[in-house]
Amino acid sequence: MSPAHPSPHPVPTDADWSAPLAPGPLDATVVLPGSKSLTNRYLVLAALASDRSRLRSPLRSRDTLLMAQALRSLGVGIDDVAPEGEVAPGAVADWVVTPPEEPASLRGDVTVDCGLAGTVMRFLPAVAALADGTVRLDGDPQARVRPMGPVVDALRTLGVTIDDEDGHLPLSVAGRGRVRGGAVTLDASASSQFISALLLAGARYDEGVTVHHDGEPVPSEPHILMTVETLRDAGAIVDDSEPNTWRVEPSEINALDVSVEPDLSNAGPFVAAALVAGGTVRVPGWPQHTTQAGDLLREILDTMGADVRLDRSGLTVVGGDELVGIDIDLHDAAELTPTVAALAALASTPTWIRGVAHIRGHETDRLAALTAELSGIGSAVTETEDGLKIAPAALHGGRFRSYHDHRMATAGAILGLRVPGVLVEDIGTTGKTLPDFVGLWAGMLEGAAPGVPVR
Ligand SMILES: O=C(O)C1=C[C@@H](OP(=O)(O)O)[C@@H](O)[C@H](O)C1
Ligand SMILES: C=C(OP(=O)(O)O)C(=O)O
Repeated sequence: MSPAHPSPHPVPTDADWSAPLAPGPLDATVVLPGSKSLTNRYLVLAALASDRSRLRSPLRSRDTLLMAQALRSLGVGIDDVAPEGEVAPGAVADWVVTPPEEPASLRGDVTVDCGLAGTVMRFLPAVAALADGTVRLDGDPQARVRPMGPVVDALRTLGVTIDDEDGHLPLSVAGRGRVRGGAVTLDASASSQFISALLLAGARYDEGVTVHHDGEPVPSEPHILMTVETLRDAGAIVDDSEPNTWRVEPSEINALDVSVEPDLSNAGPFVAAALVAGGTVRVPGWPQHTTQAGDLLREILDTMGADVRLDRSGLTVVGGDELVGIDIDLHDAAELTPTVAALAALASTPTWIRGVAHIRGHETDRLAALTAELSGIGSAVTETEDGLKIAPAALHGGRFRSYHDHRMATAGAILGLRVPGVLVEDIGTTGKTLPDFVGLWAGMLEGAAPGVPVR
């Protein structure tokens, strides 16, 4: 899809969602579903574990349902079970995950749909290599351009036979029931998920795995730490003491009994809304300690003018008198870029987002998409080699295209809180990681104080 903006005066279509203006300062408590990144790691580890696992409050969204479906087709049992004890508001059924008797008995001769999920397309080939037979992977048209080459080549070095299309989906993994494993060097500067994939499955490889990164700095490092911590929680022995090198010893993976934290990156648009509309947004269950990259939002919102408080009840964000710009390297938390860019377009001082060149390989080329859509509604945005510069400007309504990217769609929702006439194309794309975004957004606005002007 070309990022050039077609018209500043769009005719609404059925596919457009008229982003609601904030009726006044907010007073909302938003219960967010579980983390995509944690849910998909737990699913993979549970599938490779030596016994039955229980995932409490898992995320059920397109990305995690695709992961569950892929694992089911490999012969893993994943069943809904009612949560135990007192049921909290917004609670979902637990997932009980029953692995095959031996990982070597993961079924082959199946086809897996990765959708547009980076976690599925990168993590699954490393798991599929343990299956008994061929596993074919494909996904949405946009998935076919997301980088895969380094993880595919690394798996080959570790003894796996893969037939691929020039480093992209679709590909076929010739599972042989076991993988030799060993040491591999790869360039993971396009995605931390290449490393996470090898580590998550590596404990089940005969020699374990030693992964060495050689190249520009690895992005989204907290996600690698998340991988390491979830592996250690499952009893794996992981050495990450040397920079750019990770070693997972061959071992069994213990069954899990885990509660999935709320998705902090998905909390982004909601807590950002407090800065845009004023008032208060609370997110219960925000963890005190976490490996989620979205935790950086606390610092970002504080710098941009909010009052941010974390205590045992969760996170409380109160909009300040002014929304100001930020100069920030988002290399470690690149998935926050669309949310920060939307806030920046509404800020009274300039913003510079740096260090996120690799998000051109996310769901869409996010730097091009944000530049096109923000400038289409009047923002003074400049695309740089590795980020965006956004200066204050008067914004106007218009169609905000989402490019099948959930975070583009939610960026449009943030802008629409203050800019009349923002039409977000394909709001349903938010279902990639967040079921019922529209309902949650409307619920957040219900508590707003009508008649009090939004700055
Ligand atoms: O491992 C994960 O769960 C993720 C890693 C990151 O990917 P990149 O390293 O490609 O940015 C992040 O942006 C993505 O949303 C989720
Ligand atoms: C980059 C993202 O997703 P994926 O897991 O598909 O890479 C994201 O959610 O912002």
